[in-house]
Amino acid sequence: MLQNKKIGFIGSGAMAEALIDGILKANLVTPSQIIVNDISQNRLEHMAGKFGVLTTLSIKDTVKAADILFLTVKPQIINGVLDAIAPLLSPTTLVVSIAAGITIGILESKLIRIPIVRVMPNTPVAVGEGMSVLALGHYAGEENGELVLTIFASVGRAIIMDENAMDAVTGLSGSGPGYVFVLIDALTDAGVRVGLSRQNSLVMAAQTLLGAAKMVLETGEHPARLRDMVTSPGGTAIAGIHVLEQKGVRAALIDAVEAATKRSQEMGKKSHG
Ligand SMILES: NC(=O)C1=CN([C@@H]2O[C@H](COP(=O)(O)OP(=O)(O)OC[C@H]3O[C@@H](n4cnc5c(N)ncnc54)[C@H](OP(=O)(O)O)[C@@H]3O)[C@@H](O)[C@H]2O)C=CC1
Ligand SMILES: O=C(O)[C@@H]1CCC=N1
Repeated sequence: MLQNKKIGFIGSGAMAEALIDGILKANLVTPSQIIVNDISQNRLEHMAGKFGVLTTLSIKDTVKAADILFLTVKPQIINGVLDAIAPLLSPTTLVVSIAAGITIGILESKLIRIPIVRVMPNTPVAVGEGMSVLALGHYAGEENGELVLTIFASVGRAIIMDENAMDAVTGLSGSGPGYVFVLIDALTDAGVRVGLSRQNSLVMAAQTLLGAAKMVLETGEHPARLRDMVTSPGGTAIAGIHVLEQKGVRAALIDAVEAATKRSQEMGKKSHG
């Protein structure tokens, strides 16, 4: 499906790196099918050294070479990038934007009649465990959707949803690895506090999150039922959970997702103005 197709990236920061890492590990394409653009020569040298991909400081060369063009720059500068690429795009180039908050409406107002897929992925695509949600633009056909779904499904789970869900998706799965890394770091500190080595504690914390997540996905059981299986009457787990409830951890997580969702909404409004 992706044979002989060139994939371009405008912006080669954290998310482009994670995505390229994942799609190369999945053997979806070869490094010579990927061309990466950035304003920083240092970043390009890093990407060429790490992955063996083609790199260029020229946005024009990237757009001209790409069959599929990923927009992986910050939302704050996307307007300038859209203005730069609009006159260079061929009508058959498929544009994939992962910019948080940037709606298909904003993208299509600058890239007239271009097939566009908006995606909200997350950084675990780097290790084949991403969660990506796609929304199709008005000029993206079914085959465009299938192609982008194939790319993101090769690096984790990928689903197509209505664009209306995108801010909430950004608040939950797009930003979610950030919350989980904080949890893992905190659990590691906790292990150290009760006398474990930092090294052991980190592995225990991360593996515990991984195992619990896998149980939810593989058993299909409600998380509350799985939690009940851990809590022996009068035992240790319920003593710990009691503290989490007292400290409002559940409400803090709900508030965090809500705050990130609102931020995504604001970023979209600012770019429109
Ligand atoms: N990080 C994440 O977990 C996720 C990010 N996203 C989205 O992905 C996009 C990229 O995020 P992220 O990778 O974290 O951001 P980064 O800042 O790490 O990457 C953006 C890169 O683009 C470069 N850049 C800036 N201006 C230009 C330009 N005019 N042309 C080409 N390159 C340019 C930046 O250089 P410099 O740093 O020198 O400015 C930087 O290297 C954002 O829109 C974000 O919303 C979506 C899902 C998850
Ligand atoms: O923080 C951000 O804006 C990006 C979008 C989702 C995750 N990181």
